[in-house]
Amino acid sequence: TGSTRPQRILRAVQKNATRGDPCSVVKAIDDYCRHKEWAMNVGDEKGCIVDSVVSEVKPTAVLELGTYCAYSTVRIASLLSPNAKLITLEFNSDYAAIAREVIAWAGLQDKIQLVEGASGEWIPRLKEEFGIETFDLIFLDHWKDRYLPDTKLLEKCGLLRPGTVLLADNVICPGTPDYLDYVRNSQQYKSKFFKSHLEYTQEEDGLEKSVFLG
Ligand SMILES: O=C(NC/C=C/[C@H]1O[C@@H](n2cnc(C(F)(F)F)c2)[C@H](O)[C@@H]1O)c1cc([N+](=O)[O-])cc(O)c1O
Ligand SMILES: [Mg+2]
Repeated sequence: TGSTRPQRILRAVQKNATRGDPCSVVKAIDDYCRHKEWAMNVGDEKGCIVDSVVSEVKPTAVLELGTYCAYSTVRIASLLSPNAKLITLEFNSDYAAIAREVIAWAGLQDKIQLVEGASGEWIPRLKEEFGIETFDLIFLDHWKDRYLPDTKLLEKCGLLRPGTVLLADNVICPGTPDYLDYVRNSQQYKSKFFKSHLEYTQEEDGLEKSVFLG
């Protein structure tokens, strides 16, 4: 019974990153996944676009759907202001356990709340359980067929406000056609595509930034 890819990613972080230094955690994961073993982190090229959107929005309440090994969780949280909080949802308990270790290594436990479970179960509970009114920024990077239903659920639960930014990974590869069609044609969103490449490859991919208009 060998190790899993997330376990190997955590080992690379513990070996090559400095405790309490989020940038070194992000770099350790990128170096490992570029040179040793591909993994579905948003990566550095798309990550710089994520950074620019976070810096522009200056969110105090962030929701991430799809933690995996917490690469984007750490990358985003490292840019947040002292009182800002990030809630990240992860369905797979093995991935969640690794993500908690990566978040701890980065020293960001106080900024990040990792919630284990399904979006359909948790999105309706976020207001009550975490005292959230609305989110300023939502990063979608979970199962691609869940982007659209979860966006509609977020709307229904009143978790979006005029100006909330939805930033979606992989709108080209693997692709999220129904979600793209929705945010690009709905009067309730102003949408913009950021062309990039699939993490650690030269394949086409990109992020879609959609502002909820209310
Ligand atoms: O499939 C991809 N990502 C799927 C990512 C899925 C991750 O999101 C979690 N999740 C599921 N539901 C929830 C929530 F939040 F609902 F609870 C969270 C899953 O357990 C998994 O860790 C992917 C694939 C490629 N690729 O090139 O194949 C590249 C990428 O960047 C990708 O993100
Ligand atoms: Mg992705």
